[in-house]
Amino acid sequence: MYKDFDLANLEREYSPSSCIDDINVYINKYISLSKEANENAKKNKSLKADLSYGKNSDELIDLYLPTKGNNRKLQVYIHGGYWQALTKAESSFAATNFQQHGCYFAVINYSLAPNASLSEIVEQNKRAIAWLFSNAEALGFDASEIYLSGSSAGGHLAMMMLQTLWSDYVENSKSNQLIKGVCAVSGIYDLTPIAHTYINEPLQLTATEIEKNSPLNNSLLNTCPVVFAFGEQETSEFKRQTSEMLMKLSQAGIEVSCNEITNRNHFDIILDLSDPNSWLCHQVFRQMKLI
Ligand SMILES: N[C@@H](CC(=O)c1ccccc1NC=O)C(=O)O
Repeated sequence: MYKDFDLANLEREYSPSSCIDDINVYINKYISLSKEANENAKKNKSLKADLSYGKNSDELIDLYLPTKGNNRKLQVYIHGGYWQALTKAESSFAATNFQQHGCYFAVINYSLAPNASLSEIVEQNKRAIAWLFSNAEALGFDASEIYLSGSSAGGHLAMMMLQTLWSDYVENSKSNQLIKGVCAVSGIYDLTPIAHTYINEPLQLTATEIEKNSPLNNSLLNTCPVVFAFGEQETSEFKRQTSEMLMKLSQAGIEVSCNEITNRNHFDIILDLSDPNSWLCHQVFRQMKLI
């Protein structure tokens, strides 16, 4: 087992739903807000849907185009769901906000466990970012203005992107600083504890996979500023995971900020990206030099 936890406690700590009444309330919000953003974008022709970044039919990106001005900057969102739930269809809730602030907004779709292993999922996301970088000019944004955000498992995947040697994925990367900023919300950065829990059933993580895919174990090759956040209403393990990653990056001299958001849980905290007045959105806009 892990540290002093018994199985029941460890599983509760790694079940974000243990801090709230009904997970469906929040999943339904993801669904309705994402549908609204998607339908609006279709109506005003500001959506390039289902852009394919690979051979697998899951390897798709929805790209939302700026609707008010155009600063040629791109925010990429990687959804959460323990690498086994959710898709791009529930993950475009913040698109309209970014579009209205002159930005491009991309939502990455990737395969889910058990259809794909965690290592394959990480590879897909790397190829998705590389595809966006390589096609920036044709798509309309600046290849040197790519930013990332992610929630939960998406926070983990965003951090994995900073441990990428981009020359393995793109032809013309002059430096490895392909991503210019990251917003990682309620992520898991050490996979060791979840390997003991029910979460690992579809994942079947091996020891090598845990080591390789735990951002806390490996050094960053893409050293951009990182904004961290977690909700007040989250378990102590989720809070500790972020604190440890924050410490590691700050010791490595990386520009970091972190906030525990009052009155937010694991699921509604990320909805703050759709609210231009929230702390989280302010941090991201500041990172993108919009404010
Ligand atoms: N068994 C997990 C479920 C979970 O984390 C989850 C389920 C559906 C969609 C997203 C999820 N998690 C993170 O975004 C829990 O108890 O919270």
